[in-house]
Amino acid sequence: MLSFLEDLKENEEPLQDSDCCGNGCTNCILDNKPRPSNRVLLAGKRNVILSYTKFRLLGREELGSGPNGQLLLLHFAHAADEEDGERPGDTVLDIPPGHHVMLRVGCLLRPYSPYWSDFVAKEFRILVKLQPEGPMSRHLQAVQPDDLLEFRGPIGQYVHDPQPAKCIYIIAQGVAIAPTLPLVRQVLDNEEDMSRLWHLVCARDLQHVYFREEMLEFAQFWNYRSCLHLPHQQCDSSACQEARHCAQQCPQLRDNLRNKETAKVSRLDAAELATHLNPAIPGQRVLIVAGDSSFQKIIAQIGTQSLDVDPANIYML
Ligand SMILES: Cc1cc2nc3c(=O)[nH]c(=O)nc-3n(C[C@H](O)[C@H](O)[C@H](O)COP(=O)(O)OP(=O)(O)OC[C@H]3O[C@@H](n4cnc5c(N)ncnc54)[C@H](O)[C@@H]3O)c2cc1C
Repeated sequence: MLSFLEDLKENEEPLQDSDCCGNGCTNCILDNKPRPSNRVLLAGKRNVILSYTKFRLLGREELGSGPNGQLLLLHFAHAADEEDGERPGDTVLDIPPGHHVMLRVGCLLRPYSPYWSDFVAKEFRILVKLQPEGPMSRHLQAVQPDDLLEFRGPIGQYVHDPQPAKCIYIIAQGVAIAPTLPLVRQVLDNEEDMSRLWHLVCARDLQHVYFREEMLEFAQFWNYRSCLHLPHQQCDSSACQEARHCAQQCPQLRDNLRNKETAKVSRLDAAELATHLNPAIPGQRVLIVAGDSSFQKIIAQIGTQSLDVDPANIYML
C-alpha cells in the first residue's frame, strides 16, 4: 500500500497559487487540495482527475435561452492517454457528492459542479449557465462533441456518514440545484441509511426549476421531501397579473405542478424555513447550501436559528 501511495504522490502536480481561480470560492482549491478518497485507496486505483487531465466532450444539449442566459448540459468522458502505460482498469474517476472540479483553458480557470459522475466509466456531466460576456462562457458556448477540455479535482470538504441517521436540509438556488443531486442520491441509494432529506429549491418561477424529473423520482422515497420556492411565479390570470405573482392557491399554478410537487410563491425566509424543523424527528441537523455567496451567507444565518443547526454542521458548496 505504501509504494502505491508514493506512486500517487509522484503522479500529482504540485499545487501553486496560480491554481486558484480567484473567484473567492467557499471551498478554494488551495485549502482543499485534490487527494485520493478512501474509496479510491480501497479500490487500489488511481483517480484520473487528481492532476489536470483531458476529458472528451461526448454530448452537448442546449436547454434553451432567455434573458438570464443560455443553459448547456455537457457530458464528458476521460480521454485516456495511450502513452502513459496504464490500462483503463487501473484508473477510476472519483468526484464525491458535494465536490466540484476546475476547468482550465489556457490560464483561465473556472469551477463547475458535476450533477452526475461514473466511477468506472470515468464520465461526468455538468449543467452550465452561460454568463453574457463571461470568458469561460464564450469558450463553452463554442465547444463541440469530440473537443478535449482539461479538468482537475475533486475539490470540496463535505463527507456524509450514514451512521447515525441525520436530518439533512439541502437548500439550492437556481442552477446550483445540480451539485445537490449526487448528495440526495447517495442517501437514497443506500437502503441502510435512515437519514431524512429536505430538498428546498429556490428559483424565480417554475420555468427556472431544473431537474424536476429527478426530484419526482426522489419523491418516491419515504425519507425525501421537497419544496419549491417561486417568488416570481406569474400566470396569465388577471388576478395574478395584477398582483404581479400568483396567489398561493392559484389554480393555474396547481395545474402546472406534478404529483408530489409542493410549491410556495414566497421567498424562503426564516419563518418558512422553521416550518421544516420537525422537532419530533431525532437526528443531528445538517445544512447544505448551494448557490451564490450572498445566498449561502443568508441561508446559513437563518438556518442556524430556524432549523436549530450547529454552525459546525453547515456546509456551503
Ligand atoms: C464552487 C463553484 C461551482 C460552480 N459550479 C458551476 C456549475 O456547475 N455550472 C455553472 O454554470 N457555473 C458554475 N459556477 C460558476 C462558474 O465557475 C463560472 O463563474 C461561470 O460559468 C461564468 O464564468 P465566465 O468566465 O463565463 O464568467 P465570469 O467572468 O466568471 O462572470 C461573468 C459575470 O457573470 C457573473 N456571474 C458568474 N457566475 C454567476 C452566477 N452563478 N450567477 C450569477 N452571476 C454570475 C459574474 O459576477 C460576472 O459579472 C460555479 C462556481 C463555483 C464557485
